[in-house]
Amino acid sequence: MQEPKRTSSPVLLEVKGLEVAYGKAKVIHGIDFQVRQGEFVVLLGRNGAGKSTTLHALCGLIPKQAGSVRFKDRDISRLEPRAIVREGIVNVLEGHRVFTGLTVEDNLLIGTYAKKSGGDKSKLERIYDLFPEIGERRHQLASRLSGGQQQILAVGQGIIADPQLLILDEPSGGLAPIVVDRILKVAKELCRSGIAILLVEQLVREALKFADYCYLVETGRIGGQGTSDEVRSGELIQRIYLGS
Ligand SMILES: Nc1ncnc2c1ncn2[C@@H]1O[C@H](COP(=O)(O)OP(=O)(O)OP(=O)(O)O)[C@@H](O)[C@H]1O
Repeated sequence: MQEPKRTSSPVLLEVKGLEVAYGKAKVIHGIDFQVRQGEFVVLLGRNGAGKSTTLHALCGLIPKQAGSVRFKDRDISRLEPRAIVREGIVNVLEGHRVFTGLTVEDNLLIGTYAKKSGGDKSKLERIYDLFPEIGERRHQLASRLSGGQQQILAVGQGIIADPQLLILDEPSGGLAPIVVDRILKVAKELCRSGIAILLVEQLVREALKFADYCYLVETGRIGGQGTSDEVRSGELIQRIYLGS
């Protein structure tokens, strides 16, 4: 049987030679990776390896010391975070909080304001179809949702902003595995509809179950990469487990 290979879809996001420091402490030492159109990519690695820093830098939230970020063949390295969102990269970063004093529906509508179509209600039904558990509570305050449902709502806010690349930083964050499974399953569905996913996740087994391609981040460098099947059946999996 032939080994599964990485998709040959065109490259959507290309990060090259990324270097990031906090003050004098350099934590990212030249990271290169790609996400292709409609691909589900995961960055794995132990705590403190530099995964979140990489995401923050590519979203323009912290400065880069060196390196380039290209999206749809355009250099976006120097764009402001808001402009990066408008280009089509939407992030749901770790610790993202919904507005508990607003209803579920208003929280979702906030997600549309990043785009010219701000306040457009037509996209709500799609989110409610993807996540009926929040659709049923659309008129309730977000404070009445469980932690898992609030996280799902946060992901919904990302999806409703119409990304071409959706970045999810540890959507599992302390949640029950069933909620994580739910979020990653929806992420996989989004991929099938052409949206690319870039995920950071500590739950290795869950992440590899849904992702197409994996990069291992080790102390600010890419220590290995492969399709999820290659990773699962090769020596990289041991390094990932030993590291995490
Ligand atoms: N705001 C900050 N100021 C200084 N150092 C930081 C800051 N944020 C992260 N670091 C350091 O940068 C390194 C990379 O951290 P980062 O959060 O990117 O790792 P990670 O792989 O995402 O890990 P985790 O899963 O724990 O979030 C770590 O050594 C961390 O201590």
